[in-house]
Amino acid sequence: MAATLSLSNVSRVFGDTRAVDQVTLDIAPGQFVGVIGRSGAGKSTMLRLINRLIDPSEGSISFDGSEITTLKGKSLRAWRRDCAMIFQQFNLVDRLDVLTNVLIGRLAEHGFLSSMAMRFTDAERTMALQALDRLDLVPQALQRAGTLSGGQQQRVAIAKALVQQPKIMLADEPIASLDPANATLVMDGLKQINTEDGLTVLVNLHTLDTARAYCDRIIAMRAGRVFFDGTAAQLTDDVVRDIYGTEGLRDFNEAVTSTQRIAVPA
Ligand SMILES: Nc1ncnc2c1ncn2[C@@H]1O[C@H](COP(=O)(O)OP(=O)(O)OP(=O)(O)O)[C@@H](O)[C@H]1O
Repeated sequence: MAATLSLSNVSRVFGDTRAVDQVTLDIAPGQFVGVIGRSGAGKSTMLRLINRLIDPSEGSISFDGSEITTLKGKSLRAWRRDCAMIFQQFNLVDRLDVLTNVLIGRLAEHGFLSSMAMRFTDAERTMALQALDRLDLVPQALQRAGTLSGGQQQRVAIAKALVQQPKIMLADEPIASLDPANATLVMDGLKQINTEDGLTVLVNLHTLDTARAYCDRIIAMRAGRVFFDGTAAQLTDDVVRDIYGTEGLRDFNEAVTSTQRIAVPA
């Protein structure tokens, strides 16, 4: 199917650890997919394999029918542009203003010299302002990124990812360092882009309530494997107990408590 992301028997081994173990998945265009699981379950490794920050030990990853795992040079750079990644720690340049940070998302389109000079066209500036507008950040456009709140910085990171004009958006624990109110704004931003642009979103989450509230599909990983793959309604308490284990359930309950506050109006 067009623009489907497919993983087939993908594994990644680090020493004795099978961080991702024989994962097979098809992600249809436009899905909003949450990946949950205990710490160390393999969630980050799976996202990093998809955008080729790391290479698989075995298996195949394809997008729109093209193999991703063998891409090199220019075609690998093109894939990284098509497959934007949001990180927990925002990855912005604190001393640069918000607009410039967003424009950095365009650099993959530039040659070496224009990248070094950070020269951008008027059309790119307009595109960056439109992306900031979608995330309600135009008033902050000329402010230094380092002076913004964590939630605002993460929304700048989403705007920066948007100007890459990606085909798929990966987010690795994008709300893990945010308070509940900011976490809601960031998740709302991702959901809006998913709904309006039909962009596929794959997001690692620590908090089950967030996954239930936002995701069409929830994938739970355990010890590198896909342990559950279904809708929020199919994710019963028994499955949750199996995903997190008795010990993990304690951390998980704390996470639920903190996200429950998201739903409470201020
Ligand atoms: N670069 C690496 N070198 C060695 N081991 C690694 C490396 N990256 C991940 N691992 C191991 O692989 C396993 C899966 O890690 P991963 O970070 O993918 O889990 P996770 O589910 O994202 O956890 P968390 O929620 O804590 O981020 C862990 O046992 C981890 O220690």
